[in-house]
Parts: sequence; structure tokens; C-alpha cells
Amino acid sequence: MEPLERYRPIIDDFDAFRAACERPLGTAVRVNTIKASVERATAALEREGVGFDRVGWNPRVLRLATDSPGSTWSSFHGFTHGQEEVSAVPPVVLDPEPGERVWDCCAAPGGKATQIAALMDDRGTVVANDNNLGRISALRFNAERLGATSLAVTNEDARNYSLSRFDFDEFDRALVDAPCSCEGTIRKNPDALDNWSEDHIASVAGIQKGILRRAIQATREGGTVVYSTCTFAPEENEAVVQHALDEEDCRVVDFDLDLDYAPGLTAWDDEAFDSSLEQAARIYPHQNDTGGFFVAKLEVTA
Ligand SMILES: C[S@@+](CC[C@H](N)C(=O)[O-])C[C@H]1O[C@@H](n2cnc3c(N)ncnc32)[C@H](O)[C@@H]1O
Repeated sequence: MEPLERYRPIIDDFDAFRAACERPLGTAVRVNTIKASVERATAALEREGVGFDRVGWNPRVLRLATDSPGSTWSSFHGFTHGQEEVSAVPPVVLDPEPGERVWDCCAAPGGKATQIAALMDDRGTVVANDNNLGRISALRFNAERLGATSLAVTNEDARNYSLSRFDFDEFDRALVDAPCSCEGTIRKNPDALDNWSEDHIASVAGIQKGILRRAIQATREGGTVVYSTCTFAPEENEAVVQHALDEEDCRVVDFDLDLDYAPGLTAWDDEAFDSSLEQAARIYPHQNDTGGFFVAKLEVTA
């Protein structure tokens, strides 16, 4: 847990943050509205005798009273998908519309890509890409089980992604749910910080910058790009978005989210960030009893 000490200066109520990081995380599922309404999925859970609580910010997310959300009848039939509560935030911020073309740059194992397809009523095109072939099979399995027929899978490095295979040359929206140092998953995975190092953060930040830049380049003017990580490190969050602001035509925009969160940072160490980064969300585990996440919303400009 020692690496987390570096965040003492930026987190209000740091002791509550540390205590939350030491508590195991509960189980959550997202109702897959491609296959079942929330009413039908909750009725199925009741029939199975699986207890659940609805969360206030999203009617499609349920906290379950079981450690095995993937072993329920509802999951087997694709009515629900085990997904950490806060991991359901980025697609909501992306806010895709039915019929659009959406690129999920780092999509495996597909929790957010299938959520995007559901938010689009499975109409339009979701290109779910990941550079890790081993993880692609889980992505395909989840898309099949959840009945996401609008989803196409590709296996490329998102940093130099080519659209030449498509009959269109830009997306309406893109999600960069980036590979990261995963500090915010400490409640689910107590070993998450075992191999933590500043060198690793610096190396993954380079990859994140490349993917976010390509996502902005591949999205139409006026389109939306959401950048998210499950880590607290400003080098992987605000600094990556700042790099995109410096190098690409885009701006940070505000969004509504009915959860408690802290604003994005405008400085870290010796680096200053654009004041618009305050519109990003830093979701800490103690605020909503979840894992940790960072989310920023960008609009592509001319
Ligand atoms: C945080 S995980 C994505 C989780 C996924 N969005 C979901 O909700 O299920 C990050 C993913 O990025 C992929 N990745 C890492 N480097 C990449 C790159 N250069 N291009 C594309 N994908 C990459 C990893 O294989 C990993 O599956």
C-alpha cells in the first residue's frame, strides 16, 4: 500500500481513502439490456434467490449478494454481466447514440464494449479492438453471450490503427480505457501494487499518450473521446490528457455523473495542467464504496 502514500497531498480524507483501499470490494453486475430489461433481470435474480441492491447513479447496475456473479442463471443467459460498478462509468460518459460508429480502442475482455452496444440498442457499429490476442477470445465470448451483434472485433495496436478496412474514415466516438498501473483495483486484487514502480508508470504513460492521440485523430470533428483508467497516478491521467491537448485538436468538456468524485488535478509535481482538466473525474474508493477510476471527456475540435 506504500505507493499510495504519494497521493496524501491530493486526496481529501486520506485516512478514509486508505481504509477503503484495505476493504474487499463487493460484487456488481450490469444488466445487459440487449437481452433483458432491468425488471426482467431482477425478477430472474429473485427467482434464483440471489440478493441485490440497485445503485443510485445507474439503474442498470446492481450490487449482488454473491461472490460468483458469473455463475448465476442470469449471467449464463446473458441477462447480466459481472462488471465492477465504477467500470460502468466511462461508457455512460461517452453517451453513444444508436446508429453511431464507435471505436473501443482497448476493449478486451469487453465489459465496456458490450455496455456501449447496449447503450446504442445494439444498432450502429462498435469496433472493439485490443492488441492482446489472448484477451480477444474473452471479448468474443462475452459479445456472443450478451448478444451484441453490432460489435466487430479487431486485433491491432491502437497507436497506429488503420481504418482502411472500413468503408468509413472516422468514428463518431471513441473510448480509450487504457492499460494502466491499476492502482484503483487494489480492493479487488490485493497484489495490484506488488510490482509498482515509477518506471512502469512512465512506460505505460507513453503507450496511453499514443493511444489517446490516435483515438482523437480517428474521431470526427465534434465527436467525443473518453479517456479512462483504473489508476490514481496523475502521470497516467491528467498528464496524458494534457499531452493530447498540446498535440491534437481537442478540448476537455464537462459531463454529468451522479456519483461523488474529486475534480481532475491542475498540477502534479512540477507540471501544471490546463484548468479545463478540473472537469475530469477522480473517483476514489472511499467516496462511493467502489474501486478507483479516472475519467475525462474530450470533444474533437477543428
Ligand atoms: C483496462 S484493459 C481494458 C478493459 C476493457 N475496456 C473492458 O472494459 O473490458 C486495457 C486493455 O488494453 C489492451 N492494450 C494494451 N496496449 C494496447 C495497445 N497498444 N493497443 C490496443 N490495446 C492495448 C490490453 O490488452 C487490455 O486488454
